[in-house]
Amino acid sequence: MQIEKTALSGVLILTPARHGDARGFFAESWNRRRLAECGIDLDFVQDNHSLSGAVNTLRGLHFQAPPHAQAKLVRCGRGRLYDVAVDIRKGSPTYGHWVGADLSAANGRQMLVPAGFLHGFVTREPNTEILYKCSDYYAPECDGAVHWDSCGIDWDLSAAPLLSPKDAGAVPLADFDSPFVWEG
Ligand SMILES: Cc1cn([C@H]2C[C@H](O)[C@@H](COP(=O)(O)OP(=O)(O)O[C@H]3O[C@@H](C)C(=O)[C@@H](O)[C@H]3O)O2)c(=O)[nH]c1=O
Repeated sequence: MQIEKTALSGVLILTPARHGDARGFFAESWNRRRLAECGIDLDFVQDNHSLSGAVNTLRGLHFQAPPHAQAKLVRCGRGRLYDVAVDIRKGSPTYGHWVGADLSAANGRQMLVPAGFLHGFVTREPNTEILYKCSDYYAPECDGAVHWDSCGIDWDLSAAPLLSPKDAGAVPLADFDSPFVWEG
């Protein structure tokens, strides 16, 4: 397991070891004990899986507010996507800053998005599937979104993105009152 820090404290890129042989490969995509040994001890309770048919499908930027805030461990099961996290902890020295990573079925990379961050992604290939573990259950009353194009993210789109109506009408970051506070 390779663990890389990013420019945002707490946002990590994880690359599980792959054991290749004549059949293909084997990888432990999540091992709680191994991550805990590296200081990442999250109590994941829900696994999510979505398929996006078209290139430039953009989902985000999403969060769940406390008391149902979610950390997410994100990977790509098919195709390729660009995954993004944005710090929305009020008072954080990196409030509003973002990081992105290319995740693909081929590279096996994962992004750990802590609670207190927006999460979103755009697909780079047709029929891309994303898989992610969440540290709290879906709570629609705590579900929120910030407009994808209000955080200065370089999405590197090749055409206008395909969005849900909810995401198309999301509040811009400048008008957003975050429910998260930086705890130092
Ligand atoms: C997120 C979620 C949605 N749903 C339902 C609600 C709705 O009918 C349908 C589609 O929901 P959405 O449009 O919110 O799906 P989507 O836009 O894919 O939302 C996801 O986007 C990425 C970026 C995230 O980080 C996730 O946490 C989640 O917010 O699925 C669940 O049943 N459970 C869940 O955990």
